[in-house]
Amino acid sequence: MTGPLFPAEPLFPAELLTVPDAGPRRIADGAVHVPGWLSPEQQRWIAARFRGWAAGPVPPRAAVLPGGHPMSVQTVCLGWHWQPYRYTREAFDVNGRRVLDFPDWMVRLGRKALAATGSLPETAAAYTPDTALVNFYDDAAKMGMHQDKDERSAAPVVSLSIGDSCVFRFGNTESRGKPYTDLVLRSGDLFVFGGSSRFAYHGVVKVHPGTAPQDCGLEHGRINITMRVTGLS
Ligand SMILES: O=C(O)CCC(=O)C(=O)O
Ligand SMILES: [Fe+2]
Repeated sequence: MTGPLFPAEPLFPAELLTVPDAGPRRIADGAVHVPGWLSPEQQRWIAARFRGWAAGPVPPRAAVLPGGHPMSVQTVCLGWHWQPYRYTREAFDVNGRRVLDFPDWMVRLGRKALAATGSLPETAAAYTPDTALVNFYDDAAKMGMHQDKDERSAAPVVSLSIGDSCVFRFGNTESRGKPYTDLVLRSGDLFVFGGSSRFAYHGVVKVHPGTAPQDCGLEHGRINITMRVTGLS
């Protein structure tokens, strides 16, 4: 016999749980991952804002794709309401009400995010996102490979994650297929894609239930915020 019969195995592999004290990681040209960018306090604060957004005027809903299938994530929007595949001020596919204004603090956070991924200071300072799609993933939710292309602007997309870890797939601009990179997005992580990666296909392959850190403000599930510039007026 080698070793104990019932070794005390950790419930989850460490890579899903630990926030590596790493700086920005380049994933592709224009695509940068910054693990653990938001502090636990910032994560809790944003998770509390999420509960406020979910209270309305437009509640989170599973958007219905043109084929008739609802998405598995629940989405609430800020600034502009997104439905497949356009932006409007009012949520015609939910309750017809106007979505909440895009918060000033999120513009400031978006600028800090660009600065953290190595944008030129003047580029970061000029970044003015005007919409955010805030997705809630339950244990089974995922998101197929897609491009974020309903915006009339090539400004970068800033993505923030809170709660459970997920496998995020970041691909290429040509097709949903290879080449792509699979990476773990954990609570507090920042991911920015702009430049020649702005219209790259990407998706969420799976969520790892139960991996949310205790101090992130979300007991279960995953929140992802993507800030964008619509280019609409
Ligand atoms: O949840 C994520 O990390 C990505 C979300 C996304 O791609 C989107 O909302 O368009
Ligand atoms: Fe996307």
